[in-house]
Amino acid sequence: MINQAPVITIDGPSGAGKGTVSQLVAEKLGWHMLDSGALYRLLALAVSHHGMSAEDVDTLKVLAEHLDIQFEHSADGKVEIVLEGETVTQAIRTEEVGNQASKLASIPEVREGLLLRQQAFAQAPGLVADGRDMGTVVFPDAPIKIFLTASAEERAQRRMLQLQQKGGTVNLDELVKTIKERDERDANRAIAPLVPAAGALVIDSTDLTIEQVVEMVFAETVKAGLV
Ligand SMILES: Nc1ncnc2c1ncn2[C@@H]1O[C@H](COP(=O)(O)OP(=O)(O)O)[C@@H](O)[C@H]1O
Ligand SMILES: Nc1ccn([C@@H]2O[C@H](COP(=O)(O)OP(=O)(O)O)[C@@H](O)[C@H]2O)c(=O)n1
Repeated sequence: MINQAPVITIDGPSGAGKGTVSQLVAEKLGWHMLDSGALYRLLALAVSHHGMSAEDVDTLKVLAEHLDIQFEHSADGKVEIVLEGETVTQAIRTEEVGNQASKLASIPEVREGLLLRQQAFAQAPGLVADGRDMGTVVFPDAPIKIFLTASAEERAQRRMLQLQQKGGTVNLDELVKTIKERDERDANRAIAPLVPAAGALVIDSTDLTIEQVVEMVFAETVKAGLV
């Protein structure tokens, strides 16, 4: 890899706390953050906006390579995500878009199309990268690799609270079912399946607070001499 900025990879299933922990660790270190799932979600939204077929994999790859995305940092520290000129920060977070993203993510051409874009996020002073294959495929040389997980029931419960806070109504049984389906698809796909990278520290956050997980990741960073 051309870029030598240190990378912390945080992979794991949906609702394990990757996004929350990545953001807090990135803030604590003053490093950049990559929410790779957002790229798959953005692609899913673009495919639906353009009425494209998921069968046309060559066109999907071109769209993935050239997707017009901007991450705009506002003064209050929030990040707005703009797709083809339209703010879609909230629109990409629905379960529907997540499911479409998970389906597109099993297409090798889509993963290839997004690979270089993801690697370009590794800029000084460092990057915290959140996803499914950050440690296995995108940043295989990362000095710190974390696999963050939690029971499916706990993850569904967290997702339910998260969706309720946004004013949505959700059925817990339905969420457990879709989370398990998504786990199954992510873990069993032929390309870049969701598995812990070799040497990854596995953290089961079922009975841990967010702060405890952040401290565990931070301790690894100190141990590796990166801070
Ligand atoms: N250890 C934890 N304990 C309790 N809630 C958590 C924990 N980690 C994350 N959460 C909450 O769970 C929800 C899902 O977390 P998120 O970071 O979006 O997961 P992921 O990125 O892995 O899908 C968020 O509302 C977050 O605040
Ligand atoms: N590095 C990544 C990130 C996401 N994805 C896929 O994209 C979907 C959406 O990612 P996400 O991280 O936003 O999903 P949640 O964990 O928030 O449910 C996941 O279900 C994965 O199938 C992937 O395959 N590889």
